Formats: sequence, structure tokens, C-alpha cells
Amino acid sequence: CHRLSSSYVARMRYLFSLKEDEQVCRDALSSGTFYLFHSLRPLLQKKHSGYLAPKSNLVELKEMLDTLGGKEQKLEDSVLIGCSENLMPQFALDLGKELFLVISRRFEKPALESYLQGTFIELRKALFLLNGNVAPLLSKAQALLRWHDNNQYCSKTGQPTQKNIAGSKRICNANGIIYYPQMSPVVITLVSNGDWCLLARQETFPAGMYSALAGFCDIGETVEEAIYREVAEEVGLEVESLMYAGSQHWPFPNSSLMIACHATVRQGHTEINVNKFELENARWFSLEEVKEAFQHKRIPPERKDGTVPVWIPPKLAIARQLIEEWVQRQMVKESCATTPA
Ligand SMILES: NC(=O)C1=CN([C@@H]2O[C@H](COP(=O)(O)OP(=O)(O)OC[C@H]3O[C@@H](n4cnc5c(N)ncnc54)[C@H](O)[C@@H]3O)[C@@H](O)[C@H]2O)C=CC1
Ligand SMILES: [Mg+2]
Repeated sequence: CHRLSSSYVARMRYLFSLKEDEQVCRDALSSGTFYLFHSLRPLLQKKHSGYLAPKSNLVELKEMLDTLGGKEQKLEDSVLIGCSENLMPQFALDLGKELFLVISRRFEKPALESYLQGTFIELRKALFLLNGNVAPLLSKAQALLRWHDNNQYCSKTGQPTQKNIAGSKRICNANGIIYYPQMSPVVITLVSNGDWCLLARQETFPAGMYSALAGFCDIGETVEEAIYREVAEEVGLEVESLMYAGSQHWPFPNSSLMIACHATVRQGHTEINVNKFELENARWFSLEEVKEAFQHKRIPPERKDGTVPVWIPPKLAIARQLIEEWVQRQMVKESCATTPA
């Protein structure tokens, strides 16, 4: 049936059936692949070409669970995270949950790492080591595994909740409430004013790092209202125009949906008033300064005077996309300005 054509639509419809039909999903566990985690850290293996996230199949998992003393039904602790181009269901399984540790001390991280010939690496680091499209899949997997871990009980009745086989929801058997995995919407805005763009930093940021303005949407707020409010709150400016630039799932520290926009502020009203409760500093940056900041990949070494040069978040973060788009626009403007008519 769903294997007739691996078009995108067929994949999405197959995924839908996996989430909605318990038996279809139970069957898929036997033909799917599993990304393994230990206490929310994905398993990575170092190959000559770099790091990869190995996928296990059911046979390998069963062998591991038998060898290390797990029980098969623990497979149903897996969560569905996607389906490959050739309609292979993809699951994630966290072996570091208390459940496993109670069964056998052999589910401790070191024992598992030597059995699996890999390392469970903190997600933020793992995303740096991986390339291609597996990074968003592992981020989604970790966010979903964490959500299940944090939502074991119904917030209305206090009774335990049960996940469905796919892990796309949890249900309170006492009163039938259905819980769905949540992301928090966050607006992230690059405010620019002609040849300047506004970057800010919080005390908690790594030394020297500046980023675009970001803030969680309040309940009931539109994206636009959240941007107006956050820019006014954080730097005391009034946004005049907005342009949507893209979005990103950001799993740190919990699951955020980053909604990225470019913004301009009212002409003649560009004096920044930093809200020191939220930000350590915010200021206007010239194109030269931003291009200089791009030279640094991670925290640059301190200067003699103890200050750390400004640097910008890596490609992984949508803040960088916004800043790069602004730099591109400025460079086009500059080249037009210098090209003889
Ligand atoms: N991917 C990227 O490029 C970037 C991602 N971010 C992420 O955006 C998020 C928001 O940035 P902030 O400036 O910290 O937000 P923010 O400016 O809204 O301040 C954070 C405060 O918002 C409140 N808050 C409201 N709703 C919240 C919720 N659902 N969860 C947690 N706190 C909530 C809390 O008091 C928290 O201390 C952060 O988690 C950060 O990791 C921030 C900058 C760049
Ligand atoms: Mg903020």
C-alpha cells in the first residue's frame, strides 16, 4: 500500500498512519531503524570521514537487550521521529532511562558505549560534529524523548499518562486528556538601520558572543506583537517594519520554535536603551565590525586588555542566518554604489 511510491506525499501519509494507527506503528518497529540515546545524549561513532549517528535495526537491538539483560517490551519506549526517503520508519530509543538502569547495571553509559562501539555525546556538541540532515532528526528525537520524560503524569489528575506506540501523544487513562509534545514559539529579530545592525548579549552568553534579539512569545500573542514587545522591552526601540526570514527548531534548553524576522525601526528613533534585567549589552554594529566578527569560529582568545573580540553564533543557529542575510544585502548595496552607472 504505502510502498507504492516514495513520493513526499506518500511519506507524509505513511507517517500519519504510523502516528494514528497503533498496529501499523507496532508493525513498523520490526522494520524500522533506531537512533540510540543515553540520558538524552545521542550515540555517535567516529569514522575516518568524521562522526556519524549509527542506526540499529530490531535484530541488533534485540541482541543487545538479550546480551545486556533488557526486555523486549522496552522497544516500545521508542518514539517515532520520521521516515526515510525509502519509507523506512525511524525511531529513537533512550537506553539511559531509570527503567533500563534498574534492570541491569550493564545499561550504564560506559558498558553500552563499549558494546555499541560509540560514544553518547551531549547534543549541543554532537550537532557540531555531525553534518547533513541527521542533526535536525537527532534534535527532534532528543526533544521528543525529553518531553516524554517530563510528562509522565497528567497535570489535571496527577495520574500516570501512557504514550501511544509512536510517541506522538500521551493519554491520561483517568480522564482521557490527550497531551501533545509542545514547542515554545520564540521570535528572533535582526533589527537594522541602514548601514548598521543591532546585536545584543546576555550575561549567560559565552564571552564575546553577540546575537540577534530573541524572546519567547507570551500566550495569546501574535508573532508580530511578540517582536514589537521584545524589541521595545530589550532595547527600547519601536519596530516599524518586519520581514519573515525563516524558522528553526532549537532544542536548547527545551524545545523552542525560532521564528526569525528582519526588522527596521522608526527613523530618527534609533537610540538604544538597554534593559539591563535582560541584556548585558546591545549596540549598533557596522558591516566592517560584523565581517570582522565572522572571522572567529568559537570563543576567540582574550586580548591583552582582557577583552574578548566579538563573535557571532555558528551556522547551527538561525541568528547567524539573519546576520549573514543582512551582510549579503549590505555588500550588494555597496557593490551597486561603487559600480559606475
Ligand atoms: N537558535 C538561535 O539562533 C537562538 C536561540 N535562542 C534561544 O531563544 C530562547 C529565548 O531567548 P531569550 O532571550 O532567553 O528569551 P526571553 O528574552 O524571552 O527571556 C527568557 C525569559 O523568558 C521567560 N519565559 C517566557 N516564556 C518562557 C518559556 N516558554 N520557556 C522559558 N522561559 C520563558 C523566562 O522568564 C525566561 O527567563 C532561548 O532558549 C535561547 O536558547 C536565542 C538566540 C539565538
Ligand atoms: Mg531575549
